[in-house]
Amino acid sequence: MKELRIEANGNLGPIDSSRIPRYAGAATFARLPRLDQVARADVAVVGVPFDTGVSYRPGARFGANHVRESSRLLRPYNPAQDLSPFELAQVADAGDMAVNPFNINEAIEEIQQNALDLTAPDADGRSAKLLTLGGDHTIALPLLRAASERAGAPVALLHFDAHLDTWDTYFGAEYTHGTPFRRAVEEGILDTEAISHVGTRGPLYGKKDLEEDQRFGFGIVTSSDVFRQGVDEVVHKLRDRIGDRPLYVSIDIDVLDPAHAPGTGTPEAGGITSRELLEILRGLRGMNLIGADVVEVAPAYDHAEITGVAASHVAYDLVSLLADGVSRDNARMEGKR
Ligand SMILES: N=C(N)NCCCC(=O)O
Ligand SMILES: [Zn+2]
Ligand SMILES: [Zn+2]
Repeated sequence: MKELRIEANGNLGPIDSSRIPRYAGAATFARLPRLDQVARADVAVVGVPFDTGVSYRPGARFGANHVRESSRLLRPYNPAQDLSPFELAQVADAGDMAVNPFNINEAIEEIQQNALDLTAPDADGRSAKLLTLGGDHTIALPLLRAASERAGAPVALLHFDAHLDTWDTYFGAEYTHGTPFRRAVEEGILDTEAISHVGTRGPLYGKKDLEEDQRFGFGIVTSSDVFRQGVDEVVHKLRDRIGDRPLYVSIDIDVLDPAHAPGTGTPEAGGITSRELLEILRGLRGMNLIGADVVEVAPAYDHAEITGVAASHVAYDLVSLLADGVSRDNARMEGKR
């Protein structure tokens, strides 16, 4: 059937839900065009159906498609950021990476290579910014490798999660969803002056977990800190610490309270609300965001798309930040001409 899409500024946007009901047709993120339907993308949304790194409930391999299905109701104008992301930039859904479910090391190589391919600079030196939908948190490591390679330097990291994910090994395995950020620090791909966890909570294996995490350079804004200090104070501190460094944002959906995101593999009580998470993200406007992921959505434990809708809105605000960055980059390039 013919697709009736919204078009603006030469950018091909979502299917027009006033002409084709939003529940019709195959799902792409926000009903956006597929990457193969556009000449090039400024922002690419890509899925990684991989959950071989989990320590508890499996199922995040189905996360990206669940978020796509739950994103049909997103509308083109974002009032909270006062911008229309799909007008500011060409945003496209790049589909899913094909990754080996039986070999974690190989999967990690594949994810890194796919992320590099999707962000390869064109003849004008412009490269797409990537928003990845997981997948379990293992995938953040190869995504960070690719992001720091493209940035040409170690990157700042804002990590939203109930968990530290800086543990060493599980059952002797180095590459799991509980270990990506320790590996990233060891590999020297993070700017350890500017790395923070947000939303951390819940029981740990021992106090040593926190001591080691601090030694790696991480700052922690706990879930309780968000509650006690409030969003504005938290945003102020994060902006202060990160400044204009190239910034990668990794969002484990279990940062939300299980009431806001039941569909995840390692839920912990006492999490932040979806409103708080969205408000913190909106507070990052104007920072040098180079890439982001939303991981750990496990639809088998979801109800009524609670988690899927939360994740799709989080992804929408991330796309808005990335598209805003594209328009600032373009304005800067115009200025140079
Ligand atoms: N990255 C996520 N979601 N969870 C890590 C949990 C590690 C553990 O089982 O202790
Ligand atoms: Zn987590
Ligand atoms: Zn995590």
